Amino acid sequence: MAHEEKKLKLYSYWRSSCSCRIRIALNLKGLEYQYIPVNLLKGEQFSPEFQKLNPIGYVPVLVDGDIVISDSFAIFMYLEEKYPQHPLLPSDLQKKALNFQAANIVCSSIQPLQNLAVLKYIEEKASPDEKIPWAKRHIEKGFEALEKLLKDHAGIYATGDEVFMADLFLAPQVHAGIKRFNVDMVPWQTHPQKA
Ligand SMILES: N[C@@H](CCC(=O)N[C@@H](CS)C(=O)NCC(=O)O)C(=O)O
Repeated sequence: MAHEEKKLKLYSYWRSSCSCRIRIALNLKGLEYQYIPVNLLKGEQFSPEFQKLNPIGYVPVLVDGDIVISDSFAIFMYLEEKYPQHPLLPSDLQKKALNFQAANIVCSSIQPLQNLAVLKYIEEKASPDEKIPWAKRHIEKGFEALEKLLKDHAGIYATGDEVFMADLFLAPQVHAGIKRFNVDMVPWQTHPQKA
């Protein structure tokens, strides 16, 4: 077991919300892993060595022995199947679909619009002043939708009283929204009101 766990390597950046989803999953599943930092601000994601692992040049990347997987959604699904301890998907089909939907709102409809590469582009092509309003606008739109989606299902956590996939995607996005983009999360209170 210990031998199997040690072969896991995670290429990650401390501030990356996508990597954070996977760090939470690995920790909840009790899996030891080697943390390999990729400094996105120094452009280490563009190095030929890293791009061999993930040609699009994004973290996270998980290496499990001979298997290399990038993209947090794919990594999450892989971990869930290979390491079933502490399941992070509910068995109830509707609740499972809700978890996929909430996770996908974060990873397809929020995070890509506030990713470093997009913000750099806006800074260069529009103006540095447009960066934060752009990110806030898309984060807020996503959370408006998440609030409506989850309000009748949330318990202590997003889809009930257990931590599931949705929470792993939501928590780092909430953190990024507040800390990096100054988003006011107060309007979206589904979880704290029920806790
Ligand atoms: N869909 C991918 C997105 C990965 C992604 O956007 N990662 C960001 C950090 S959260 C990144 O590496 N950005 C580097 C860049 O924009 O150059 C996933 O969920 O893993």
